[in-house]
Amino acid sequence: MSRLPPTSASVYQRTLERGFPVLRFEPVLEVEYQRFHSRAQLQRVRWAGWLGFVIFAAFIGLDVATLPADVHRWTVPIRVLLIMPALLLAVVASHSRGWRTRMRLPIFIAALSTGLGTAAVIAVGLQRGHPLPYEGILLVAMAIYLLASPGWWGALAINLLTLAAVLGAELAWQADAQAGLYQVVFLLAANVVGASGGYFLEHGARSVFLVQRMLDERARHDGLTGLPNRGALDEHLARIWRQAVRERAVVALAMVDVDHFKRYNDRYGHAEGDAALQAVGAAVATQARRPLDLAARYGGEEFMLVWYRAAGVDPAELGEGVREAVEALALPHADSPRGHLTVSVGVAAAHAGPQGAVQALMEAADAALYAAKQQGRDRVAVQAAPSAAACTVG
Ligand SMILES: Nc1nc2c(ncn2[C@@H]2O[C@H](COP(=O)(O)OP(=O)(O)OP(=O)(O)O)[C@@H](O)[C@H]2O)c(=O)[nH]1
Repeated sequence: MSRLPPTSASVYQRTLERGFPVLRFEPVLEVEYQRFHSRAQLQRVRWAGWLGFVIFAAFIGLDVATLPADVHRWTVPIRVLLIMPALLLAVVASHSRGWRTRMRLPIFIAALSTGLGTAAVIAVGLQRGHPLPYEGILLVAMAIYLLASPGWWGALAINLLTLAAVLGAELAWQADAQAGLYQVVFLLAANVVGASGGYFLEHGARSVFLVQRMLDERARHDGLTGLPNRGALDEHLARIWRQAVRERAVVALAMVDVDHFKRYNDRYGHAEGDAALQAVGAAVATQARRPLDLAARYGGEEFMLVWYRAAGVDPAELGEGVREAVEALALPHADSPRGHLTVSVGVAAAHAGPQGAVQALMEAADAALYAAKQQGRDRVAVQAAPSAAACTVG
């Protein structure tokens, strides 16, 4: 989890403010949205797939019962061999782990087969001199825009293709020109209505995604320093601890506390104190370099660092890196014996052991910090964690 620059907006907020009239985000965000959206619409896809399946199955009975044999000889196979398998495919994909986050393709195939299949049914009726009611194709257009929705652009492309196919069939085989004209105009109007509704639906879904991610991000970061907060730290620790137990890895923790910070606030004011905490937070964050390392604001003027796989590294050296990074800021502190802002650092490291040991590691880091304060501040102290007997650190 990375640090959020405290003054600049996140990618979610920027996208929301900039707007997205063409219903596309920048590539990385688009992939994230597609995954989120695929998962979020699983129920809808299943419902739409089964609903379509049942409706088309019912139409098979209707075709056989009401249409001449030379028409239903063609319409039934179109429904059974093209449309219904594609709908089933989407339902099956929605139950598969691998496809759950990539539902766009199966939905697109199902919607395309349904749209073009229905246009083919209309074409067969026209060609055989037995025009079928056109309400069916209007229903399909609406369902593709509003219920199945393979993305707004996908729905638009499929429906325009379907419209072109229907138009071609009307031009080729429609005996009643007026009826043909009405059919095409109705289908066109259905497309305008469906595309408008679909556009606003997708715009809304994308906005909800951005707002949700933005709130989630804010809930997990500290507003002043932009660092992950205590809750995010606890989650991260629990996650990497499980991984460290599996990999028998070493985890090191550092508790970092700004020295004489009350005096700093008293002398320079709270606003300057805030700015100093931002600078210290940024300096502490430079010491979390690997993907599973984390720097967090623990609370007040306390920070915490987590290093994953710290085996073979001297914990004192890790702590010293933090202390020096803050010292290098050279923030004047007239009421500190050193004359500049300093930190005390308590470090503890251990092989990841059974659950609960992470708590012991935190307590050890806290005890080390207490020792560093007691010994005069502006220093690093190391404490052995209770489970660290077999630890090869150092
Ligand atoms: N400006 C500012 N001050 C804060 C913030 N959070 C905590 N503080 C201040 O940090 C100070 C911490 O004071 P103490 O716990 O007495 O610690 P200290 O003065 O640093 O003394 P030692 O830790 O013993 O060196 C308090 O005055 C808090 O008001 C913050 O977000 N902004």
